[in-house]
Amino acid sequence: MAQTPRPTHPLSRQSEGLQNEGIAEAWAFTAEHRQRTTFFFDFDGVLSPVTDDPDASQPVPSVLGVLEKLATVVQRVAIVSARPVSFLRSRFSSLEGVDLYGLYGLEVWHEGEVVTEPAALPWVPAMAELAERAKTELPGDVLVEYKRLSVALHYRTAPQRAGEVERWGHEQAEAKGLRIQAGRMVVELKPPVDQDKGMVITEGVRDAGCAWYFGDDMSDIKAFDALRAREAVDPSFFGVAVAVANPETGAEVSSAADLTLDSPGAVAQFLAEGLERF
Ligand SMILES: O=P(O)(O)OC[C@H]1O[C@H](O[C@H]2O[C@H](CO)[C@@H](O)[C@H](O)[C@H]2O)[C@H](O)[C@@H](O)[C@@H]1O
Repeated sequence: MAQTPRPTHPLSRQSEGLQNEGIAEAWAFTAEHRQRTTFFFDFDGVLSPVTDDPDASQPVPSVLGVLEKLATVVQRVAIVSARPVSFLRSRFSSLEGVDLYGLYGLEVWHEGEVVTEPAALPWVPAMAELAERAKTELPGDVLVEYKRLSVALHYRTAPQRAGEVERWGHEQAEAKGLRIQAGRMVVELKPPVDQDKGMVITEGVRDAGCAWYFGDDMSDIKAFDALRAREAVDPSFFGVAVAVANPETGAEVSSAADLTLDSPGAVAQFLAEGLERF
């Protein structure tokens, strides 16, 4: 039987008809290579709509069943998030077949426990101290999210604080030797340990024939790049970068992707339609 050729990029072509053709080709390739295909998903803004309170975020209900079904037809489904694994487990505990990477891959859910990158562990006390200081030194309308190995400073409900939060974050990073990750209405401080979503994907696609990554934020561009890098060294590999539209990073993330979907609800719908092709 003839093999489906690797589709060309981007999938979003000039007209709607051509775009649908590109998407159909991508699903056909995926179905044919299902046993060597992984689907990776970011969480916030991709599986879950953005909320003012990060603790209140929930996946769109329709996505749970879709992920569960997807995990039965492809080799692997994984969520790659800046959230801790404990948070992801609280949202996806019903999904047995879905792998979880937290804190940009500093944490992995493996055989029933959270495995933490050893190089990051010595930074736990410094991050706890930083979170406490952020709460006293930054204005009360800046939300401080302590995540054990990182601290996120949110200004979604106080956008006028953006400059102040960015300045404070950069001063702390310089003084303590930390790294900064910019995101949607958030500045995040992380330990100086080499780990990001791009590295998770580079490792995750080493033996794959096909992979999809769905992301909406700046940190997801590195994951898109990892798919491109894999294609560059392996002409038989097909990587699909899907952006989820938003008013904050829209153009930058979308222009790095093959395809842009409108919302987490649209992601669930897109996957449900794709599953019909298996
Ligand atoms: O990698 P992700 O799973 O996408 O995590 C990125 C950040 O997501 C969360 O913040 C974002 O979503 C919040 C809830 O919708 C929203 O209030 C905030 O403005 C967004 O930046 C999370 O709280 C952060 O820790 C993550 O870094």
